[in-house]
Amino acid sequence: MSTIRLENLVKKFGDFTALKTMDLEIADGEFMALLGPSGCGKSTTMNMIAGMEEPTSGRILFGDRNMSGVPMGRRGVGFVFQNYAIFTHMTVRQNLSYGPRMHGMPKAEIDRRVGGIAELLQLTGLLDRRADRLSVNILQRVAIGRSAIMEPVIFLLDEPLSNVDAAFRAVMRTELKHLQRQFRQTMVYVTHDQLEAMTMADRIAVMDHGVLQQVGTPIDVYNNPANVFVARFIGAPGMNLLPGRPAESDRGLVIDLGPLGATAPLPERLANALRSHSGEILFGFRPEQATLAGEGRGIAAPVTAVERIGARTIVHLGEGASAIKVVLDNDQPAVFGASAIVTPNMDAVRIFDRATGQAIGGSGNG
Ligand SMILES: Nc1ncnc2c1ncn2[C@@H]1O[C@H](COP(=O)(O)OP(=O)(O)OP(=O)(O)O)[C@@H](O)[C@H]1O
Repeated sequence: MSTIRLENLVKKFGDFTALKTMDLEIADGEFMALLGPSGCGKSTTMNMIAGMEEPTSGRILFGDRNMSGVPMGRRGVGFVFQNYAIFTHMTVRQNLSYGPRMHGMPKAEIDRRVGGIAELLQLTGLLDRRADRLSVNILQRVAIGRSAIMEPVIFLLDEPLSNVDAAFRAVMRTELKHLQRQFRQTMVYVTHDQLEAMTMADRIAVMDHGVLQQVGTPIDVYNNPANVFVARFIGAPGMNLLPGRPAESDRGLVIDLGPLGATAPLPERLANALRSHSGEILFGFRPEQATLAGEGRGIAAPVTAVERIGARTIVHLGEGASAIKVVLDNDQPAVFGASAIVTPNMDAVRIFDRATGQAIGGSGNG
């Protein structure tokens, strides 16, 4: 069984706590991304799973085997780092076949595996090229192939695409997903790039400051962020979060956003949760889940900038704590006057406690 279970995992470096009590279960064959900003503890977590670092406390289990004290080489994991580790004086074929040769695999099996992995990673035509003549992109592909060829049941990748160029990264995202589907490995993938996590992972563990913030499917962390950190970190741009206070109106409970005006009535589920909540709140909505109009009723804010990015336009409105971004498809009629009315899709809005940052009203789509 190649499930991975982290139980009360803690890592301290001297007085500094890099990881605070992490509990996480990764299913057999699952692609789990560890996502978060630099320094949040992703690599530290990964290094403990790999056996490169010992936890300060807590346990790591593969299936029901406790990994405490089991050295890296005996854990049966494949590991690919940001900086590719390959032998530059060898050919691609020699690099790929290195692990199988060291394990004394029969030649026919080595040839079969080299052929298969080379095809999967589009290295077939390069097998007899020396590694020192290849680009960084190709070298990272070889490094992934070198690990994958051992067909580890647990495959750990720490920012494997951060040194390759953007176009190649897009290709590799698809290839890595194919690779994982083919071998059905349990894959743990460290990244600070939400696009990588969102496009490849079955589930994402979002981390910040050594604390696991939320675990969920990509669509779940996008739609139902557990807190303000996840709401801002996931999405490009992140969720709009506007300070406000609940107010009863003749149409139901709305959020009074001060100088920006008031929202439309909240869906019943959120309204009920808010009626039993005290304290200040943040009103959240995704930039993609709102429309703009030149006039009407709703949230009114001055347009401060318009950014055209390919097929989309990001309209910036207001400033400071009341800054709003709205993403429009370029074929949507956009009103870029001195001010505009923002109408969020009220079925998709979220409310957070301003003091704790936690979502109010739980998850759900309405
Ligand atoms: N060996 C170490 N000694 C002291 N502090 C460390 C050590 N390794 C990591 N840290 C600290 O622990 C924190 C978490 O580091 P970690 O490398 O896990 O973060 P990360 O999320 O992977 O970020 P990055 O993408 O920048 O590597 C950082 O503040 C880092 O400086």
